[in-house]
Amino acid sequence: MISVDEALALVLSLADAPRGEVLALDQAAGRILLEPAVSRMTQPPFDSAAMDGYALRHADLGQRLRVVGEAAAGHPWTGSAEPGTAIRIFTGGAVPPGYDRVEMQENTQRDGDWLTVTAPSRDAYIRKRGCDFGEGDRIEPGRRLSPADIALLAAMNLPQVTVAKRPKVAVLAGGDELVRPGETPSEGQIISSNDLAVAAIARAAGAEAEILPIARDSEDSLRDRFARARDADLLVTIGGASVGDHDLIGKVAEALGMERAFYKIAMRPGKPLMAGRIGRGAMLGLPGNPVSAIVCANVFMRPLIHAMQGLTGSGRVFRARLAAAMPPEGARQHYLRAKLRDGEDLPLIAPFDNQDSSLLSVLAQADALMIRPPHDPTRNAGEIVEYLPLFY
Ligand SMILES: Nc1nc2c(c(=O)[nH]1)N[C@H]1C(S)=C(S)[C@@H](COP(=O)(O)OP(=O)(O)OC[C@H]3O[C@@H](n4cnc5c(N)ncnc54)[C@H](O)[C@@H]3O)O[C@H]1N2
Ligand code: MOO
Repeated sequence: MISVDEALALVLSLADAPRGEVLALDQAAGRILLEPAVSRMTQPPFDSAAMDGYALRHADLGQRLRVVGEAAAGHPWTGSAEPGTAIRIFTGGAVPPGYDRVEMQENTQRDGDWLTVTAPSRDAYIRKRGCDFGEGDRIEPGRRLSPADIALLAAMNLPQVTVAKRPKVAVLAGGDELVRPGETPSEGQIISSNDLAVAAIARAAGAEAEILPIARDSEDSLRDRFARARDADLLVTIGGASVGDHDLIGKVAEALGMERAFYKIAMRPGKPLMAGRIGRGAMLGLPGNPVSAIVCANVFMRPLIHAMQGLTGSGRVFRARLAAAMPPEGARQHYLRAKLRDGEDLPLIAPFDNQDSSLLSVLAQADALMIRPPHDPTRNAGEIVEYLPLFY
């Protein structure tokens, strides 16, 4: 068995370099920037009024001023700033050279062309040219574009950006016991749930996910499904990974030329995880138990799909304080389904009592996986532990 960290490093090494595509900005939110974006604008492009009011000279404060012009947003005033004058200005208007402050109109009194500043503000209310960003400023690649990034790119006058193509992920559930939601299971059958969850996690990580028809427990059926996944960048299988007589995934994958990076991980749940390359893509073989499949998808598949798009720093862990004491751990790194609540400095984390790896009802209530390293000793309430947030 290898450690989770070793396994994760091997999984990430399966990622091909991301491929790029050029997208219009309004299609790019949520995508991973692949090439630097270089601003074509300075923002603001001119000293700009932050308030509706009057542009004037600091040196003239205390004097009655003559209003000699007007500058609205989009309509600059082109005269020159003579001593003893002011111009009417509106938020976003260009402050003409020579004026060094804008007084908000609430602090002034206007009488025809004449202006008195009744109570000068402390702030000059001028946004200096370039105070936001300058021409040539860069947004570096490797980040997921947020709505704020999209606005920034737009303001930089970049109508399109190069983002990573969405990796194609094929998700394959296998087992004679499985039928689709909505079908009537016969004796001994259950509903296939994992493939839907794994596809949802893959999509949330930026992939285009296809759910393949359920494979039956036969080599022929598996070969057929593997063939359907030929064009995928990543094939994720679920189940059939363990040592039972009907656990055929590894056997078939190897016959098809899979170079296996590893098989067993010191992890709970998720011990029988496979990873390697098959054909032109990567393959991850997740264990069949629903919680095991979904935990492994979060711990391994999600960072892998991110790496395929050039997104770094995925899988970051956070800290919380234990809500109750915990017994010592065994040899495998344990990912416990847990609930977070507010704490004084850090959040408090409380693992559920029943950690069986088949319990979807528990997983659905969990908002974190609390991580306990192999052979972690007894822990007291209040001690700091690490967790991986779930489903964001
Ligand atoms: N003798 C041993 N038995 C088992 C071991 C072991 O080390 N020695 N490991 C156990 C562990 S840990 C796990 S995890 C499971 C993993 O087994 P498989 O990956 O081969 O998964 P299956 O046997 O196919 O299925 C396990 C369980 O999950 C259900 N399942 C499978 N696919 C789906 C799906 N798409 N949707 C919902 N439920 C699914 C399946 O019906 C089984 O109940 O092996 C242990 N055994
Ligand atoms: O490791 Mo299995 O994944 O316990 O359920």
